[in-house]
Amino acid sequence: MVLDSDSPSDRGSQCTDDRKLRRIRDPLVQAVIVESVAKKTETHVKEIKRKMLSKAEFALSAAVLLKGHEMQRLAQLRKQFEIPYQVGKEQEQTINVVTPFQKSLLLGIGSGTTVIYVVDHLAKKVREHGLSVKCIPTSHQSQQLILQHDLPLSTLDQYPQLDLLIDGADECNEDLTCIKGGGGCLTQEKIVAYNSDTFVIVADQRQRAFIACSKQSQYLGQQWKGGIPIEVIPMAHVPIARRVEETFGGKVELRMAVKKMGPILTDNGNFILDWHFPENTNTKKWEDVNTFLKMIPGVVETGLFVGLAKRAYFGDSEFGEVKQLHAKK
Ligand SMILES: O=C[C@H](O)[C@H](O)[C@H](O)COP(=O)(O)O
Repeated sequence: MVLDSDSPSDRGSQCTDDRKLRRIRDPLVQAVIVESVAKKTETHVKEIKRKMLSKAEFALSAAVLLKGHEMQRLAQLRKQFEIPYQVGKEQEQTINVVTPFQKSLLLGIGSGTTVIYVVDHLAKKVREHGLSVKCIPTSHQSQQLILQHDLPLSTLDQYPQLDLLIDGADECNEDLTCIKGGGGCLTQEKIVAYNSDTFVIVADQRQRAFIACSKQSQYLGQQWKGGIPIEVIPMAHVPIARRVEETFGGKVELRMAVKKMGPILTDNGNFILDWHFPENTNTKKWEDVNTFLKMIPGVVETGLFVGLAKRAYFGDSEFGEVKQLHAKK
């Protein structure tokens, strides 16, 4: 089932964005997006189910003799965790009934783990329906994805204005202001977002153990604890970190590599600072904060995406639904 937020302000913004959003409404493109989110959600559900079942099985089999009611409980648990999985499957079948997309599409391909599902579904649709696309990557990762799926790779040099960018996000509030760059890709992502008629976010609902941890938040920092990534020229990282802490407070950390000594390097050979902003940062003023950060010499780009996304799709593993939100003006 696809839920569509329908508040009056949503309907208003939908009208003003009507022209730009015409392409995204195309059922085939929409199906690619929704299927991708559903698929990732389904993968999460499977993983949770596996963890929960193995916990339950371990706990129950630890008893020397399994009593009848324990066996029953195990059977119940199995059934319970099968349900969201099946709902996800049905939903996928429903949205598979789509009409072919005839026109060509200039498509930005975002980065991250959710986008892997998008490219996978897109490649299938391109083959099934002969969809004509040109794909512009936002990172080394997405370029590899495009090549692996044999999709036509292009550049902003050839197509400086795109129809659509589909990309993930680390967190997204109700205005569709989001934090990106958790995976180290943000500069190319923002360039492509800025030069796309429509930017659509695809996000799953993250789960940590038994606690739901959604990427859809009321305010930034509510769910995502990784801070705001800032890509910087290496020689400037210390003064930039000091300036940010002095101005806004919080803590700035140089992001360190995992399988390399020292800091990580972005696709552009720069460092990343993660700014753990204070909880009282004025959440109404993210645009001003972004502008301030961008004016510090040495800052290449920030992971704050304000006023860029038009729509977001969130997979909800609990109910096996994909929820759709429109940007509010
Ligand atoms: O640096 C990475 C990008 O901004 C990703 O789009 C973002 O981190 C979300 O990634 P994922 O879909 O893996 O949660």
